[in-house]
Amino acid sequence: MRVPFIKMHGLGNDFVVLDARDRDVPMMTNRLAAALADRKTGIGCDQLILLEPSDRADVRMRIFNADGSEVEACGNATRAIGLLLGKPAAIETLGGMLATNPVDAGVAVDMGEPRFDWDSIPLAYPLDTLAMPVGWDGLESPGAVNVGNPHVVFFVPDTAATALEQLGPLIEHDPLFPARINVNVATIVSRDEIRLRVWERGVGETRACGTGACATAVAAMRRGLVDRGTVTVRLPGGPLQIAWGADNRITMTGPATESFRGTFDPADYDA
Ligand SMILES: N[C@@H](CCC[C@H](N)C(=O)O)C(=O)O
Repeated sequence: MRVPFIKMHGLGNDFVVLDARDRDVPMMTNRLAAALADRKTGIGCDQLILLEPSDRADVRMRIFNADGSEVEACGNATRAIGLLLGKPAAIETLGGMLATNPVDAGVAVDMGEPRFDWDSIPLAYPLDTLAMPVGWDGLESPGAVNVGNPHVVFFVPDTAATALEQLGPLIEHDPLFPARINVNVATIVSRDEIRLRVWERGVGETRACGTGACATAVAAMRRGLVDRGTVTVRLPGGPLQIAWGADNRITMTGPATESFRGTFDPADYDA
């Protein structure tokens, strides 16, 4: 049997989407997800997205990183699935219930409320997540935020000058972060603009990370580095608008793109 897939991306953060809402797809394992995500021997993507029926929402979205790990949230993929659904929709994820809405600029997503308690990041021990007294080779005093998934945010003078390829994996796997962590390095451009690079847990550096943009905007607002309200977060793949409202909810707005559709034979993946 050949299995249909849809290749999509949000600002260059790319996905293979399998739709199991009304057809059979192979049982997803961490090994199969990693094999499909492999850019040399599989279809290739940053995240494998599996859509399943939900009795609480329009769809249930499961998210697997390129290393095969199943995770709670993916902002860019949420916009992509919002585009696919083509109407206001509720999406059930491991990180919580999300709401998508098609708009002129692409798709707006209600990403829910950020969490700052040390044990909901999670951290291995209590620290003030506004600015944690820790550092790795010049990257110091990060904030930590959970926006469905865990993020650490460093504010640096110049994101381009940060050795993210060396420090990203080191910080991702540091024992301070028992669930590993997504690593954001951000430069404040103005009171409403931030430049951002993200080392994603289970993937590496990506062209864009929606949850990273949300976590960074909130961490910067919390520290008073930008104005509370709406900011533009510029990633290597392009900009996202992030708003943190008086109701404590985060809204992310930006584009999503369908690239192509294809099929694969599960027999080619002995995973
Ligand atoms: N690309 C995503 C985040 C995907 C999950 C992340 N790597 C994790 O492990 O939590 C986004 O756009 O948010």
